[in-house]
Amino acid sequence: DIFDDLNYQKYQKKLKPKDFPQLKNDTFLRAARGEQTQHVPVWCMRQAGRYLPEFREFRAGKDFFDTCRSPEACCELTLQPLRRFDFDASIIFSDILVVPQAMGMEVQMVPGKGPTFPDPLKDPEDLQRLKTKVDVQKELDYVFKAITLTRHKIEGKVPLIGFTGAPWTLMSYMIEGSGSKTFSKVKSWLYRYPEVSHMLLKRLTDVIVDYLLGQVAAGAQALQVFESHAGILGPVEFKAFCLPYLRDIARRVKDQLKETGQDVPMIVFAKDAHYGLEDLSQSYYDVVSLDWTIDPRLAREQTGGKVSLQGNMDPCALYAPKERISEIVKTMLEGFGTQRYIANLGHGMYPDMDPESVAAFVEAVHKHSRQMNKQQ
Ligand SMILES: Cc1c2[nH]c(c1CCC(=O)O)Cc1[nH]c(c(CCC(=O)O)c1C)Cc1[nH]c(c(CCC(=O)O)c1C)Cc1[nH]c(c(C)c1CCC(=O)O)C2
Repeated sequence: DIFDDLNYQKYQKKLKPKDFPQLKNDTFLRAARGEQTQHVPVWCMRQAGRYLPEFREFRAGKDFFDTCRSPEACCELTLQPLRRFDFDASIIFSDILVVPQAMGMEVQMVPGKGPTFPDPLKDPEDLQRLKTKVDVQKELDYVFKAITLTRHKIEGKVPLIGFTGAPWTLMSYMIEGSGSKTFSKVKSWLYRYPEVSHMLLKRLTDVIVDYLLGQVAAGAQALQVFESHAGILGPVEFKAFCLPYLRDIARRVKDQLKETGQDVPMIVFAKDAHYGLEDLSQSYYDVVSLDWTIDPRLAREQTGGKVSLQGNMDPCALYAPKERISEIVKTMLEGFGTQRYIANLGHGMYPDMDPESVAAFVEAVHKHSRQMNKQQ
């Protein structure tokens, strides 16, 4: 249906971040802000992905980052899971690696291998290869257009989440050049060149702040910061190289938004950073998102009611039969409670998962949380 409006004037209108349709389901935003909800809102990280046959069909034969650069394609891929499932939020289809691209690095998505930098940063001198001044508005304009178009086309069904990779996670890709088992290349920078590492993290932070503010201006109604590689650091390095930048991002984005009277909930997902939960709950974020290795009750204790929590079902629980998924969800809800809570997986979906299981997960969250709220 999206191609109906490729009628030029209508299309131009939908690229303007104003006159957005009225939001009909604010459950996700309410839970993020710590307000009462009738049911627990739910969405899935990587809800737009290869586990959906319509996603595979749409993506077939197209380059991944070409897809990311097409606002129409991003819009379509963001909407696909909403047509199937009763999710309470959507997340814009894009990738965290568009930020290193905007800073001047080349990134390819190699099928079967994942993201690959042909020319990663090897020595401190390589920082000179990065643009000194990044015009985020220009370089990432295609993401902003995708957000605006999608916000119109969601028709207020659910809120639209924008996102970014966090500085440490992006730095690790820029130096490793791809995923890694040991992350020894990027970790060696922290121990050999701590000052240069901080310079790079600071430059990434500056770009990320502009990027997130641009996403809000374009129509994003919440923001998630993915620190997917937090867990490869120990607590000391986490406190030195992750936490200050995560805090700086939230504080600067929130301060800027406040000046124009806006308040957009911010979520931080620092995967496997157990030791960081208490600090993260005092870092200007509204929501701390958890991976599946953390006990819900322990997470509540460590974050002490200062934030809402999001997560954290083991994605592999989606391989269980439906009845079992329902039980696992019930136990998870009992652990977190039904307020100040957004149900999600502890990380993204995998391509071989069954869409029916996602439907069972979403239904179970809604059903059990409504029942539990009635009993209270
Ligand atoms: C580390 C990371 C990346 N990208 C992202 C992260 C942080 C989240 C996490 O920890 O998983 C973030 C991301 N990437 C994608 C989204 C879209 C929104 C959503 O969650 O639905 C989001 C939020 C689309 C995507 N990004 C990617 C896909 C799959 C590839 C495809 O569609 O062809 C999707 C749907 C590719 C990608 N991009 C990246 C990886 C590791 C991969 C997988 C490569 C592979 O499996 O071959 C980098």
